[in-house]
Amino acid sequence: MAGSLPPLLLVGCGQMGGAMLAGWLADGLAPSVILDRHRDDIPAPHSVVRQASDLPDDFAPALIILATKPQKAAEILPSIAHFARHAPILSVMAGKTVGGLTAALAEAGTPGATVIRAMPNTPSAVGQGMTVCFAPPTATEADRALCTRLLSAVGDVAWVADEAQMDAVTAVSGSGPAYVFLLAELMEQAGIAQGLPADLARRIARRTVSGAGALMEQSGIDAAELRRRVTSPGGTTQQALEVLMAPQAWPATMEQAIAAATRRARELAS
Ligand SMILES: NC(=O)C1=CN([C@@H]2O[C@H](COP(=O)(O)OP(=O)(O)OC[C@H]3O[C@@H](n4cnc5c(N)ncnc54)[C@H](O)[C@@H]3O)[C@@H](O)[C@H]2O)C=CC1
Ligand SMILES: O=C(O)[C@@H]1CCC=N1
Repeated sequence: MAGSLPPLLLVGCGQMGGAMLAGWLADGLAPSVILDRHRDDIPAPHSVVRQASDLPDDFAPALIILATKPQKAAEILPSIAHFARHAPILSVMAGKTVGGLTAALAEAGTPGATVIRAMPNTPSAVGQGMTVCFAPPTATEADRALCTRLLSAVGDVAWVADEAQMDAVTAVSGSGPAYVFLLAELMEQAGIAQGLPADLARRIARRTVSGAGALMEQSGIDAAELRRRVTSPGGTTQQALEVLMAPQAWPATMEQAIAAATRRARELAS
């Protein structure tokens, strides 16, 4: 439905901003402005500007989405701070805290701005995203409802009451698609190592990952139970799982990987 989502100022339209924008465009977005140095393929009625000074003075977005790298926050915030007088900011930047962003906006001349955090993921591009949000007590119900409305247009939305949990969320669902893509890559390579032609190995690895995801989603059955249903006693899967589920194999590796990503999210705060 055209124009069912409110007008936005999207600051940074790379992998993540672009994924969300693709989902929003499919859902119908009121005329919005994208601030990005490198995008020029934004369809009308939306527009793109290269720098904040090119933003139309009379543009009144309902929400400002911050989707540049966390390392760019200090550079970009002063240039868009005045828009935050009239609209809440939704930051998808890993690690950056509500307190830190609010303080930076205050320093740039906009005290008391409303900042909400979200951690989306790139399947948002096809309406299959998972976004977890945190809002400080100063955000209104209307602010939260606006974020939920926008993010639920590109997938599932959850809220946490404890901002510290956003770092582990980042490690699990923000970065998570990369782990799943790696799984597809490794299954493909292992299939080739067992003598399969490359194109067949690629096709069956990709379809297995996406098909298993779809089955899990549509059935609602626990992942562990779905795994058991594939595993015949004394069969092939059991042999593979004895390798993968050895304590020092995937259980330990995944825990270490998620812990490393969580740590990095914490570091990105400063
Ligand atoms: N890539 C992902 O899967 C996810 C990323 N995020 C977060 O999203 C944010 C963006 O990450 P990516 O999209 O991966 O990065 P990216 O590098 O693909 O996109 C950043 C965009 O910002 C633009 N940009 C940078 N500085 C600018 C400036 N001064 N003025 C205008 N435009 C500027 C760049 O041209 C680029 O298109 C990060 O903070 C990251 O933590 C969150 C969840 C998942
Ligand atoms: O790798 C990163 O830092 C970002 C945050 C989550 C996914 N990509």
